[in-house]
Amino acid sequence: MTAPVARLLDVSRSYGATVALDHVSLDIDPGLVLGLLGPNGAGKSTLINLVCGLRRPTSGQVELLGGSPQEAGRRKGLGLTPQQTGLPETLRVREVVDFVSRHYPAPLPAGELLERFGLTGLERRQTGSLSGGQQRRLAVSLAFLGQPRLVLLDEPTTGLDVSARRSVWDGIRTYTGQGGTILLTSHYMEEMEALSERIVVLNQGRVVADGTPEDVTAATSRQAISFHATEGPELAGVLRHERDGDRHLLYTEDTDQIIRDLVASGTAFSRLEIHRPSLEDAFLRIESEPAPSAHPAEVPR
Ligand SMILES: Nc1ncnc2c1ncn2[C@@H]1O[C@H](COP(=O)(O)OP(=O)(O)OP(=O)(O)O)[C@@H](O)[C@H]1O
Repeated sequence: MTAPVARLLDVSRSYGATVALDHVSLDIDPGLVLGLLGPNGAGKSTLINLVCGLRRPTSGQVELLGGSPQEAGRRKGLGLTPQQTGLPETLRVREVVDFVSRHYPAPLPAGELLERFGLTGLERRQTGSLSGGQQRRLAVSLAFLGQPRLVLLDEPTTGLDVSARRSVWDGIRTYTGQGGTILLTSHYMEEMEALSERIVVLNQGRVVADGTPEDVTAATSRQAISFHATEGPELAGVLRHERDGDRHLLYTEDTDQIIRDLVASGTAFSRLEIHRPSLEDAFLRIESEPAPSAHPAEVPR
């Protein structure tokens, strides 16, 4: 079995009286994008700061590439893009890339890096003259320059338009396709679903769900059907029945069975729709729930 690139073993981190992470254990396995999801203040940035060694845990243990994140040698295997972009405004794009390259023993060729992130042709532009989206893409690309084993991306595509976002996604996929690992936070659910093979949901410092995007969605949200009828039938397997005029919304574990039963009941219905929950539904549900228990329900992976 391949060793995880990073691990948290029963990690807690407090800031004064605020418990930002509460007994979190997590293995980050190589070669995939792990999406870290959770409402504001859930502890995502704290977790990232622990993995990259910027903070130490209050209790428990954090490992990066088999050792302590505080060791400079381990951090050489790490790429990082924080939430804020800061580039020297008067340097040209190529100068910035060359400058950062010199910090690594085996950097990617500049041309290849810029191509991966859709920045070809901007080499001679001063970074201060780039658009906000181009600056952000350059900052994100630099996290990949040293060919790291793990890249931490905190909200990498905030403020990017659709095509710029797709360029970043392409760069990320090229990297993971070659065996790289990414720990990603994003408030864009579409991005989380598109990129992450595994999603870990934090709420109030605790892991409340862990699995594929489909698993997390299915475990936290209900499917439903809706239809119009003057009278709604009594059907087995309905978890909740909401009615608005002649529109009925039936929540269930099994939409196929409910539809068969609805037809069999002889109800004169129209405009039947099936509602599949999205990751966004799951997120809203988790966000609205009260404080999670110390031992989260297992979500199959
Ligand atoms: N340096 C700090 N000093 C005091 N409290 C902090 C500090 N950093 C984080 N916290 C608190 O710890 C908790 C977790 O914060 P954290 O930034 O890790 O959450 P987050 O999930 O990244 O949130 P966001 O989505 O808003 O970035 C919050 O209650 C926050 O106010």
